[in-house]
Parts: sequence; C-alpha cells; structure tokens
Amino acid sequence: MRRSAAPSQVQGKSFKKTRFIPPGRSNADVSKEITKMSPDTKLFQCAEQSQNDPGVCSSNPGPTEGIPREVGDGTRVDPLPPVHSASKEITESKAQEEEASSLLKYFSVVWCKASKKKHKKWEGDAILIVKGRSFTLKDLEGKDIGRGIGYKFKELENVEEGQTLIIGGKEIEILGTVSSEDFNSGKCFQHGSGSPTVPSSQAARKCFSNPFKSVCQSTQAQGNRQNDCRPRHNPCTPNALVMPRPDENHQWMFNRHCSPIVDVVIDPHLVHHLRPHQKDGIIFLYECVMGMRAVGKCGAILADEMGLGKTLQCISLIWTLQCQGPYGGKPVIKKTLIVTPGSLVNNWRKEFQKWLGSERIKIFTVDQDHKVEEFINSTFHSVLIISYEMLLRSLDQIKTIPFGLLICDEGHRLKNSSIKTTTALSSLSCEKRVILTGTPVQNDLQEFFALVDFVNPGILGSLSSYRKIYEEPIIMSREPSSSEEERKLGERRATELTRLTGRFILRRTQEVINKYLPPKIENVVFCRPGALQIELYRKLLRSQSVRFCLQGLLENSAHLICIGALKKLCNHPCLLFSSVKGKEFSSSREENEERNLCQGLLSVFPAGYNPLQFSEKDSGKLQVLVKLLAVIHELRPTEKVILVSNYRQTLNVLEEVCKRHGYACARLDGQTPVSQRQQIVDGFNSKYSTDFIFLLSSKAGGVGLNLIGGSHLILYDIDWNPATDIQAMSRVWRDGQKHPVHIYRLLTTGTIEEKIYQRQISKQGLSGAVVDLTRSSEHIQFSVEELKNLFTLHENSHCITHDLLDCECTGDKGHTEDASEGPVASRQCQLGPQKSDSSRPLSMSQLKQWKHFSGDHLNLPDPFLERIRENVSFFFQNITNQAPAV
Ligand SMILES: Nc1ncnc2c1ncn2[C@@H]1O[C@H](COP(=O)(O)OP(=O)(O)OP(=O)(O)O)[C@@H](O)[C@H]1O
Ligand SMILES: [Mg+2]
Repeated sequence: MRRSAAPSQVQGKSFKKTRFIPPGRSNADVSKEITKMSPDTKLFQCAEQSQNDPGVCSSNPGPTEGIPREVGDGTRVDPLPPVHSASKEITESKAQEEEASSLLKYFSVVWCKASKKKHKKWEGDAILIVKGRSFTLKDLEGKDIGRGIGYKFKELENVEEGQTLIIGGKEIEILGTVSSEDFNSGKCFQHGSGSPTVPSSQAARKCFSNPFKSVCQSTQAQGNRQNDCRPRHNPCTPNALVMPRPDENHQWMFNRHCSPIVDVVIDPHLVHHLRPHQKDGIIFLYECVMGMRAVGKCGAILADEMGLGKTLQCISLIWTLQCQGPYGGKPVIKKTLIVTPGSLVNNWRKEFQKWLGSERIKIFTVDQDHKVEEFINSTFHSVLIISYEMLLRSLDQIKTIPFGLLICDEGHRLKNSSIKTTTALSSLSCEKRVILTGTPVQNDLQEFFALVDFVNPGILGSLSSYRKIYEEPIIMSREPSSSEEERKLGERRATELTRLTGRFILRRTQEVINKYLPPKIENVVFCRPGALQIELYRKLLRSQSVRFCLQGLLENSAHLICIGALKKLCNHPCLLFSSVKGKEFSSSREENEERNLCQGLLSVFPAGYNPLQFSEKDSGKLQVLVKLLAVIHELRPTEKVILVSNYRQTLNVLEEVCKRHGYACARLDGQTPVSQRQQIVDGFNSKYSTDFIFLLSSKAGGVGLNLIGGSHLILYDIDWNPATDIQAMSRVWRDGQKHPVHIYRLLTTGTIEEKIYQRQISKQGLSGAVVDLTRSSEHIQFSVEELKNLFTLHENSHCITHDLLDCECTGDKGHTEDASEGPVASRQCQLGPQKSDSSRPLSMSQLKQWKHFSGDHLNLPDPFLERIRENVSFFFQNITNQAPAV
C-alpha cells in the first residue's frame, strides 16, 4: 500500500481525526469511522481531481506527472499519480499484469467531498468499479463522478468492505460488494424502486383457502367492528374472485389503525361475465394500485391488445375499490377520474351501464352542458369521465378534487413527457394511476420511460440516469459494431428493465379471446385502375413537379404533394379535378402547389367534366366497391358494412355512391361533434337500425370504438401508418360480434397504393417506427431511390406485391406457401424479441403464407370475391378461426 499517499502524510494530522456523521448512523459509529480512517485510509488519484485537494496530486511527483491521458470513452484524465518508482514498475511480474487485466470488482459505496471539516456528511451512494488497474466511480444515476487509471494491481485487488478511501477528491467508504450479476443487470443502481412484496398473485391467492378462519376474527376486542369487517361478498362461493390479501409489509405500511383484515371480493354480478384473462387482469390491477407489486408505487399499464375488454377490467376495479378495502373493509378510494379521447366519453358511460346498471354507481360525464363544477358539488357522483381536451380546460378545478384513482384511456398519448396533457395529468396528486393502451409500449425506449414514469414516478430514476443505465447500453448493444462485452451488458440491462417494469405492465394478445369470436376472413384486393386513372397517372408522373422531386430539386414537402395527388387519383379522378376547380383562391402554399400540379392534368378530363357527377367506372376501386356492396346486400341482407377512408373528401364521394344506390348510411368523421358520436355508433349497432353502411374516417374516430353492428369492413384507402388500419380493422372483430367478419383492403394495382402497402409490411416500414397511431406520414423521410420507386406505375403486373414475394406460383391455383418455410419476420422490440402480437403489422413472409389467386383464377372460393373478379387482378386471403360457411 502506498504509505506515502496516506492522508496523515498528505494532509496532516487533522485529517486523520476527521469525524464523519454518515446519514442514518448514530454517533456511536463515529469512533469506528475514525479507526477505519487511519492509518488504513487509502488515497487514490482520479480523473475528477478536485480543486480543493491539490495536495493529493502533488504529494508524490513521478515520471508521468503533468501529462494528461485519455481513458476509453475519450474522457481526459488528469496526470497520472506518481505512484511507484520506475524500477519497481519494471520488476512487476508479467503474471501479475495478466491477473490485473482480469480483475473486475464492484462495490457499493457512500461518498462525500474530501475535506478537513470536522463534521461531514455523506453526500450520496455510488458504485465503485475496479477493473484491471483502473477504477470508475458512478453515482446511482449511472453518471461517472470519478475515474482513474494506472494503479498497482495489488492496491486495487485488496479493496474491501469497510475501507475508507480517498479518490479524486472524494472520500468514499466501501459498504459492500456488488455482484457482477447485479451490476450487469443494473439492479445495483435501483433505489427506491422497491421489490415486489407479493411475488405472484397465484402465491398470494393460496392464503385464501379458508378466509373466515383467519380473517376478521371476531374477538371481544374487536367487538363492534365485527359487522364492519365482513367481506362485502362471500369469498367462499365456488366462483368467488378474491383479491390477494396484503402481506405483513403492506399492513405495516398502510394499516396504521390496525384494522382487521377483510377479504376484498369482486362483485359476483361482474364475475359472472368475466373472461379468464380479465379475472387475471383485475387481480393484476388491484395488486398494482394497492402498492403490492412495487413498494411505494401504485401505478399500472394495461396494454392488452384491442378489444380484450380493458374497459370492463377497469370498471371492475373501480367498483371494487370504491366499495371495499382490505383494512376493516373501508373503501380504498372515494372518487375516480377517467380521462379518455372525446369520442369515447360516452362509450365509457355505456360500458358502466352495461356491466353495473345505472343504480350501483353514479357516473358523471363532462360535456358542453355538464361542467366539472356540477361534479364538485354533487354528493352522489363518484366517477368523473372527461376528454383529454376538456381536462386541459378544467385542470384547475380538477386539481381541487381528491381523486383516489386516475385512469388514462388510450394512454399512449402520454408517451411524451413534455406535452401539455402529460404535464397536466402529472400535476394531479393522485398516486394510483392506470394507463390503458392497445398499442405496444416497448418499441421506443424514451417513450417507454415517459409512460412508466407517469404511472410510477421515479421508479426508473431520473431520465438522465435511465439513459445511462438502460437506454445507452441497450442501444449500444444493438449496434453492429458493438463488442461482446457491450452486447452482453445491453442484453442484461434489457432483461432487468423488462423484469423491473414487468411487475406493473400487462399485455395479452388477441389469441386469448379468439375462441369467443367468430371467424375473420381478411382479403387484400388489387383493383385494376380505370382508363382515365391510368392516363392521368402517366401524365402526373411526367409532370415537372415529379421530375424535380426525383432530381432532388424541390424543397420541403413538395414530394408529399405529389404523393397526395397520386393517392387522390387512386381513390377517384374527380378528387384531383376538385383540387384545381374548388381552390382557385386558396392562400395556403400547399394548396397552391397542388393546384399547379393538377392544373396541367385538366386537359386529360373529358370536356365539361363535372366532379359532382363522377362516374364509378373512372376508378377501379370504386367499381369494385359498388359490386361488393351489391353482393353483400344481396347475399347477406341483414348484415352491415363499415366503409373506412382517411379522407373526408373521399368519404363525400362514397356517401354520394351510397345515395345513388339507395343504401342508408351513418357517418362519423373529424367534423362530427364529439357529443353525437356515441349516439351515431349506438344507432348503427342497434338491431333496429336501417343503416346498411357506416362511413368512418379512421383517423377521426377509429380508436376505441365498438362497431360490432357491422360484420363487413372495407378499407377504401391505405395509410402509411399500419396502426391506423389495424385500429380500424379491430372495430368489428371484437367481443359481441355475432357474424363472421369479412375485411377487404382495396388497393389499386401497380400504383403508389401497392408501394405504401409494401412499406407497411416490409422491414423498412417497420423499422421506421410507424407502429404507432400518433406518428403521421409527414415525418417519413424518403431517399431519391425510394421516390423513384413510389413514382413508377407498373402497368403490366397483376400484382407487384406478389412479384416481390419471390413466390413461384402464377396465381392460378389458389396457391399457399408452405407455412413451415421458416421464421416469420417481425419487428424487434427494443427490449428484445416479442411474442406474436396481432396488433403488429403483417410481414412480407406472413403475407406469403396467405392464400392467393390471380383475378383470372377459375374457381374462387368465396362468392363475394367471385362477384368482383372482373375488376380485380389479384387477391390475398387469410382466414382466422375456422373456415366460415360462406
Ligand atoms: N367478458 C365480456 N363478455 C362480453 N363482452 C365483453 C366482455 N368484455 C368486454 N366485452 C365487450 O367487448 C368490447 C370491447 O371491449 P373494450 O372496448 O373494453 O376493448 P378495449 O380493450 O378497450 O379495446 P380498444 O383497445 O380497442 O379500446 C366491448 O363491447 C365490451 O363490452
Ligand atoms: Mg378501449
């Protein structure tokens, strides 16, 4: 050991007698500290040579003094300490050198600035990493707060528990060793995140075998309390769903008045309806919000796939917590706040009514006529349902209400901690927070942090520590250039992050309810473009704007205008015509550019063309649509159709088609007042409805709606973002649907629509992180190569998507690729490989396994497809659940 560097020699005797008052220790410990400090206190040199201990550096001059060096990550290190004489260095054995390089130890330490002050306090915890002949000191946020290299192996090897050292101007005390397992997983950095007090709900449930025996023992002492502490529902009935009882830790923390423990039992009226996964989900939610899964944290993320009944699970939780509690039977909460997209406010009310009737619980929904004040003044309403928009407007009032539980429906919108809504909701004092989302939450590590930190603030530390401890190592490990060591560290950190957050995130996939659902027949239909469409398409591709785009000469969003024009043309040429005719006086730059682009096309339209009297023959897809509607109407007169487009103008065209053919229709788009939306949905779902068609703008109202009144869903156009389409498709194939569900995705053969579809299902589209409803196409970047591909019309192919699949068939035999051909490609979650997930977009190789036929195929297996074949060049079809009797 370097005696020359001992504090007694460097800093004089006063330092030797330094008295520490470490946080949380009694004065009795101080004498021990002193003994530890001297003479064994070791002095190390470090990167963070503090200004106030110059003596450390200069006390022992040596050969390398004054030459700054760099450590691995480029950090400049102060001059190496003159630790040993040159001759000693030379005599160090080679074997020792080798030993040194394999030395790797981790210690938990406390630290404070080294000073001569009498009364010092430890300033924080840290992790000391001793590696080879160097050390690094990291705070619990993962930040380096000290480092140094070039020590003698022996010095570092002998570091042990209880020692007090000075390194880089910091005084540290070694508290204990940290296993490499705990370091690699990042566990040693976790503070305050708590560990599960209940390992699993299964284990917890075991202790219920005889609830009356141990629970609520009616001793004399409990006397009058006996009646209060009986479970609200009998936990002994065969189907009783009993919540896990709190363990001793929980009781110690929350049962301050030593009330008797009472079983919390879900209302049998609800249990009767619950699916098995919903029962598990309710136990999960209960454990989370009661703080039984992570000490001191009461949040949960329920990320079940769309249609799994997240609403019912929450209603069960609310109803239970508002009436019952484990301590003396006292209700855990009094009031609940549910925040949801505007179009779902009334859906929530309906679901409450559906499952609990109107007497058990009083719901208050905020709208134009019903303000938050009414809820504040009401004594009998206990649940407030409000839209995100209204919440922002009434935040000050909402803050005054002591909500016990906060539920954020479609909560993936809180993924950005800096947006207004997240800030507003975070400012509420309510600790029990639940996020509901059907969208996977683990695809982006920063968004993941925001959601987790919202429900359980601080559980992953600060954002900067999260980045250092999890995000950076995980991302680094996925770089092709990462070392073996980096790869392993990243994997371990990812595993640990999953373990840590897995306690309060639950996701189940569609498969769990498949058996309760009717068959689903999905079709991708490639429609031949009409003659006018082809002519206009060619002309558009030859336009100056497109040529400039391909030469990279146009700025900003010019390519988006060209893409927009092509998409309109695919829907119907009349939409292009209207872009010129309807907008002569537009002041917006985009509209002007679009008008200029389309102006040159007018000569292609027949003289006297009137867009309002459009012909169905001018659009391949519209022709297919008209025939499809006719055959559904004819073969399934009692069934109804949802017709989806992303554009209001297209919905206008489709509405006009409905009128022409005498089909009654309902419509919901971005302009439909929020207050009317549920009524429109209910009207359509009702068996008394005379509407045959529901026109839906997927962007406006797709999320969360139940449109089980319809069993045929036609996606008229395609969005860049597969999540938009997946959301729309999930509206019909869900609990309550009685008929086999038919889904038709219409694409115009050889055009940009096929390219968008390919992008949706190819790796490129997926790695662009578009599996997310809140991302819009404006953020998609295109290379010139990609634009060239987008701006090409393939006139001679039946289906360029099929051509890309490398499938050997010619589309004439109803070909299906052997499903055993290999693993199906899917997007990797940043936390590691995921289970199959039906809300993820289809991949190319999955598509290859679908049945596929060319339009010329002789025996189409489906009467609906048979009727439209004349205008169709290719079909893909996939049937989930058993084959329907079509
Ligand atoms: N156990 C059940 N039995 C019958 N119907 C159910 C059951 N659970 C839920 N449902 C019904 O299933 C439909 C879908 O439920 P819900 O709207 O809660 O889905 P979700 O999980 O919120 O989906 P999304 O992510 O699309 O919002 C609703 O009509 C609901 O009433
Ligand atoms: Mg929902």
